[in-house]
Amino acid sequence: MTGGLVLEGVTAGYGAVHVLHDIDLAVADGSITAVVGANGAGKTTLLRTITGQLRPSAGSIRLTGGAGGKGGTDGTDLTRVPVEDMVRHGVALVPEGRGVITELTVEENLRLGGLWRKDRRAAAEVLTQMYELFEPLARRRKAAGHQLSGGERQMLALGRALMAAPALLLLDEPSLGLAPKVTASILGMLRRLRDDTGLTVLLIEQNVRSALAVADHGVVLNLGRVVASRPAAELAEDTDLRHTYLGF
Ligand SMILES: Nc1ncnc2c1ncn2[C@@H]1O[C@H](COP(=O)(O)OP(=O)(O)OP(=O)(O)O)[C@@H](O)[C@H]1O
Repeated sequence: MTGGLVLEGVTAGYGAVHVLHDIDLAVADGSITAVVGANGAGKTTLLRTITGQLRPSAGSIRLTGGAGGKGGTDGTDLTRVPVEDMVRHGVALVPEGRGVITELTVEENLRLGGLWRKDRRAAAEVLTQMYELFEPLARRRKAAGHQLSGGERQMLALGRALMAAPALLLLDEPSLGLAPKVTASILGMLRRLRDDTGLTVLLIEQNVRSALAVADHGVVLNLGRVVASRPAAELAEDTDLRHTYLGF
């Protein structure tokens, strides 16, 4: 499971309104990159553009898988890939608000994530792995989505996305509405996944401190432009930049 990402000169928005301006961004294969910025900076728009929900009016978006990357990720041009085909290209999104189907059980939600896989046995193996990774889900496999806590729902959304064995995982605000301890545990899982499987992660977060603590690389967006792109630890220590763009 490998899949870096490169955006070059991406401009996108809604109709005639440009929200993202000439975005250059690289997510290294097997790394965690956090995109941070104030409300309205364009973070969600960026994810929508990468996942094909919005078409950029200029620029390109490419996957840069290493040798042996799955699903033909080597150099795949995502710019024109329709949103429903993203999963086949190894790209999975955990949307803001989690995307769990609340009427279905934990297990049904997870199985949905692996549905497109032709190899049933592989899907069953991944299901077992998900229960090993997310112990609370194993205990609640028969519970309906609406019976879960916020943290369990976020785990389920993450587990469901991972059922597709993505090369690149995109997360929109995984900490939203979660207690700090639960956030830390979810973000810790991303780190473990990166270490154990080489998963590439692009994380959009309001919770800047937590995001930069878990990420390898940090990108600051302001008014739809990249104003900083540096190792996450460096960004976290840059008080001027924090005061100017991140409000703390
Ligand atoms: N569907 C839409 N139609 C028109 N403009 C939109 C739409 N969605 C977002 N915008 C505008 O795009 C800009 C960026 O919004 P976006 O949601 O991408 O920012 P964000 O950084 O994710 O902020 P937040 O954390 O508040 O979601 C904002 O000015 C917003 O008003």
